[in-house]
Amino acid sequence: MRVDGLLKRYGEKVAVRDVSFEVGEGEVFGILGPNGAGKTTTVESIAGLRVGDGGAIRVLGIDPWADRPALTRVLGVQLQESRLQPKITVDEALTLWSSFYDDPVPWRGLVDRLGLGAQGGTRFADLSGGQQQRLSIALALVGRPRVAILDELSTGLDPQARRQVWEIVRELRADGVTVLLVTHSMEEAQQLCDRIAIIDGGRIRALDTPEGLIRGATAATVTTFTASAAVDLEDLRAAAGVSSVRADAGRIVVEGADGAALAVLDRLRQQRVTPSGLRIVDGSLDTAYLDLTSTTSEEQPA
Ligand SMILES: Nc1ncnc2c1ncn2[C@@H]1O[C@H](COP(=O)(O)OP(=O)(O)OP(=O)(O)O)[C@@H](O)[C@H]1O
Repeated sequence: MRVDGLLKRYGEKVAVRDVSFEVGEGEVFGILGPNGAGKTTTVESIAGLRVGDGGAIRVLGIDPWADRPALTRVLGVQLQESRLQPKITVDEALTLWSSFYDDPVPWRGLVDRLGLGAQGGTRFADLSGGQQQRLSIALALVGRPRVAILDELSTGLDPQARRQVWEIVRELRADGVTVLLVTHSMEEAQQLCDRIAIIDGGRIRALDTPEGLIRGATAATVTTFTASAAVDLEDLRAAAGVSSVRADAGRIVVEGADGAALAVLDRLRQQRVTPSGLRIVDGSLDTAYLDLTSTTSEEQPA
């Protein structure tokens, strides 16, 4: 799948500009970003549900804006807040969806795995929010898609259902299905995605593996300790690679690049302060994400 210079406007507002990326077959590609960043616009353009004002998209060689019928044969889409006809039951919806495809999956197994086995006769309107979500995932996958777009896959799911859908995504990848995953969950992104694009203000701010994003963040490591005596925090802030220093519940917390911890220990030695309960841990995707989005989220495209 290839997205080249995607541009999408809603009236005067530019929702997405100059978004380009490529996703390999069998890759799980995550799209992260704050509310209103342009994630849904991007994936709905890929699904052919919105037509861009510029750029080009190809999904397995198909142009989604020109040939949606060809695309729907290979694409499965689970959209944010999908709505079905209120009276359709779970079984009816799956039977109907299956009839659209040449080689659908035997959907009973899928429904059981998603914990909807007992809801076969329940109408869409009578399902809980999480059950509706599970059904929309089942419908996205029933056609044995080669590309799956999952927008907020696990929003509203209980922890068990969440693990179950993660397992299903891993199996899709193992079967060579390309997965585009929009999520607000850093844990989900870290667990599932081979690569992640962080979108903010309609542009891609970073694109890398989860590990690469963490390594590149200003808070790649977090060092915490209790000090034996008063610490000159300004002096620590000046140490090489340090991005922030704060006192938190009696402990000093230092965030910084890879080498920051050593530089801080050196400064402490010079200050004749002994750190106790010293912990140096890797930064998380959360810190990398906040790093990449906090300074730009106020910025509006000109
Ligand atoms: N149909 C529309 N008409 C007008 N503006 C729209 C429309 N759809 C989206 N927008 C605007 O485009 C921008 C991008 O919206 P989009 O839904 O793509 O964001 P998102 O990243 O998916 O956000 P969220 O995390 O809240 O789902 C927002 O400013 C939104 O208000």
